[in-house]
Amino acid sequence: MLELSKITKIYQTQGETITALAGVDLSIASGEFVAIMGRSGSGKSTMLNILGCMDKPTSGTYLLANNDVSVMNDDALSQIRNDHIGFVFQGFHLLPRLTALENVMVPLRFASPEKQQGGKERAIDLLHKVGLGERLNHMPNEMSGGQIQRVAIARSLVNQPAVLLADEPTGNLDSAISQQIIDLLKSLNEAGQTIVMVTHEPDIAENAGRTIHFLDGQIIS
Ligand SMILES: Nc1ncnc2c1ncn2[C@@H]1O[C@H](COP(=O)(O)OP(=O)(O)OP(=O)(O)O)[C@@H](O)[C@H]1O
Repeated sequence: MLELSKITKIYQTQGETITALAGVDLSIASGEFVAIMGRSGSGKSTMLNILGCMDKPTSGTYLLANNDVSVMNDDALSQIRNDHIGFVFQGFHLLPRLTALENVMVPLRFASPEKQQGGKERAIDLLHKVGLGERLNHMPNEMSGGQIQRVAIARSLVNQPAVLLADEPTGNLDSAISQQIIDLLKSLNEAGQTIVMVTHEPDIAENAGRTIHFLDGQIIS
């Protein structure tokens, strides 16, 4: 599903050269649940940004569902991002004036026509899957933090992404709600969803099928 080969990312800032990723090889198969760990500055966010087609590597190749992303221009990249990538970020906010259902449907506006078809039905189905079937018309200020996070997860999946990328998805949540979110990610994965999650917490990473450790821009285990 994801095939990265010799990926480097070099930043030039204020006369300084920073190697954020130093020749990373990584393959992630369809249906895997992978955790990425590593101390601050080790390259995890840079990796996630490249996986999510939000940033391009300085060199190396990246195949996403057989598309060579490393050679795409910005328009092609944003289309592939909208169609193939789902994002969940820590503290990822909902639009406050839209209902849960309307929030989940927002990414459909930017999707290709094929993905737009049946979008509303998928959004309703996803809200049921995340346990919010009774709250389709609730506003964000009528929901708890855990419920908002679950709406954000439903929203990330409405375009049926090849991969769900989660950056510290349990970061701001108390432990009971963290467990609910991780249980939800596990059940989505059991239903076939490919997931890559960055986390600082070993207990959370344990839920993934495989954990990759970064150090100084390289995978060390
Ligand atoms: N836009 C940028 N310009 C310059 N340097 C950057 C930029 N983004 C990241 N870096 C540098 O690249 C390296 C890797 O950063 P990255 O954000 O990927 O680490 P991280 O593992 O996600 O850290 P954290 O856990 O603190 O979020 C760091 O040395 C960082 O300072």
